[in-house]
Amino acid sequence: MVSETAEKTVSAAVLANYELVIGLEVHCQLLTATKIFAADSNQFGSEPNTNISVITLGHPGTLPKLNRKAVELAVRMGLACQSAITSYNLFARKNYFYPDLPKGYQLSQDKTPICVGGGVPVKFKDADGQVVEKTVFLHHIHLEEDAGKSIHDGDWHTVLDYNRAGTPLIEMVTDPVIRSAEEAAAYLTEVRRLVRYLDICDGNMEEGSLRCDVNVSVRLWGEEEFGTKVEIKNMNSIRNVQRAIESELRRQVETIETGGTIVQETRMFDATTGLTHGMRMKETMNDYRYFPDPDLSPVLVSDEWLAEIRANMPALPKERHDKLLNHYGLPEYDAALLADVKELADYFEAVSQLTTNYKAVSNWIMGPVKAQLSEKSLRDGQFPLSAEKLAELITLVDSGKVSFSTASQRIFPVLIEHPEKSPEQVAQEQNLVQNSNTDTLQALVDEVLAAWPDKVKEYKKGKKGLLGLFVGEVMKKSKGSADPKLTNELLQKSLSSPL
Ligand SMILES: Nc1ncnc2c1ncn2[C@@H]1O[C@H](COP(=O)(O)OP(=O)(O)OP(=O)(O)O)[C@@H](O)[C@H]1O
Ligand SMILES: [Mg+2]
Ligand SMILES: [Mg+2]
Repeated sequence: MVSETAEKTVSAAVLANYELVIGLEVHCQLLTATKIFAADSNQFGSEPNTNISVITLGHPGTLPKLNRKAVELAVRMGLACQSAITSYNLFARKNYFYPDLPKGYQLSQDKTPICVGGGVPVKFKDADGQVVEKTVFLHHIHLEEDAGKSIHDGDWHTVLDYNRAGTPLIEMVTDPVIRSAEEAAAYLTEVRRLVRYLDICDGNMEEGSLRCDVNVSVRLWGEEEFGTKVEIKNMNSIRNVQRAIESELRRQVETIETGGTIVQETRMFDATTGLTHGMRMKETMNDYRYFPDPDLSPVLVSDEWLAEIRANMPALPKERHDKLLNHYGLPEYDAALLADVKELADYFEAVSQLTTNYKAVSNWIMGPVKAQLSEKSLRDGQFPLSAEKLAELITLVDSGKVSFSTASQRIFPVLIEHPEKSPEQVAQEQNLVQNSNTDTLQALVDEVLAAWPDKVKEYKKGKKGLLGLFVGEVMKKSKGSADPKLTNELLQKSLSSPL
């Protein structure tokens, strides 16, 4: 079969004759307390089939009622993407049969998507390693409900969990403007960052709160017509989206080069083999028999409501970045790194309310704090130190009582283990307060030099590298509390007399 051997047979030169054309459909589960048309909890991870009412299960005679919050969250995304917001919204029934869809239809916006147009700015490297900045244009964003979840046991059985049914979703549909796997990855990364900043979705791809369908076609360079697309459904990691696109490029080129034709179909990506395989022929639009839902009245997004949503918009990544740069005076590198993750930027600002040494706050977060964080604890906002403790630690260093290395290597780890202690207390307990008393330190310097007469001679003859040894010895004697700068000065002075 052509598709299974494609990886091995297409040469790089042949591949280079083709251009990729990609459009992405991204589904984001919205962070509402309840479902889109019912009062059932919208909590992820509950026991199977516990968040289900008669409405979610589609019992006859039940009536849906739209959750206002879902509309608000969708509008937030539209405003962030500079889309036009639709004022007159309808919901339609998208009819199909599948066991995880108890009503037999999905409520979705067909003719009146809540957001139209707009785009997402992306930055990525092209094939030559050049950084490209462009806007990925959106066709629209619409609201819909999620289906339940079928779990296949790999044998003969399928079990169903309807908890997910009725979870509010936005589907963001791009125009077919993406031209490489890297660009697709950059787009998804930016969408994930946006939903997290806007607090509308947790962006967690492994748990399926953010999922992506990838539409891919190829055409010869310079050709205007699009090729036939295939759709790869339900991708749950950015890396796999990239792999699927690369594998699909090869398969489609191979098919065309060997005289075959691409059929419009839905395909699945197998993460183990890195290949896609056919699942079913794509239904054409008419198969869904869309019609406006007679149980739901139209939803109007009035100018007042829109103004209210706009007024309550959280800051976007770009605004946070500019604030870090201009208000806090951080270098571009720091600002970009902190603004990349909302939780980091929030933490930075919390600490910076308590100390004005902003660069030190940034250094601490990018260094010791980040090293302690795994992706998960970061998402949960579980920083190893409270903002207050980190600010106290920075103040302690600034006061000259401890050095940065003592603070980061010896106090920070103790504070993580003992959150009840203060940095000052740990410094005192461990005898880490820097000894900057000149007389005491001079006495230690004298002791050290007296103990190493041979080395002192060598130093005086020109082996200046031995200074480090003396510094180290003074440090040892002071149990690490000597001020390194002062120690250096005193040693150099004492060693400056000729032989
Ligand atoms: N020739 C093409 N090559 C690649 N992508 C394409 C091509 N034509 C359209 N697309 C992309 O395919 C996607 C189509 O998504 P859309 O939601 O409109 O339809 P659909 O896939 O039929 O719907 P659904 O999967 O939600 O039932 C868009 O992202 C669009 O940019
Ligand atoms: Mg779609
Ligand atoms: Mg689709």
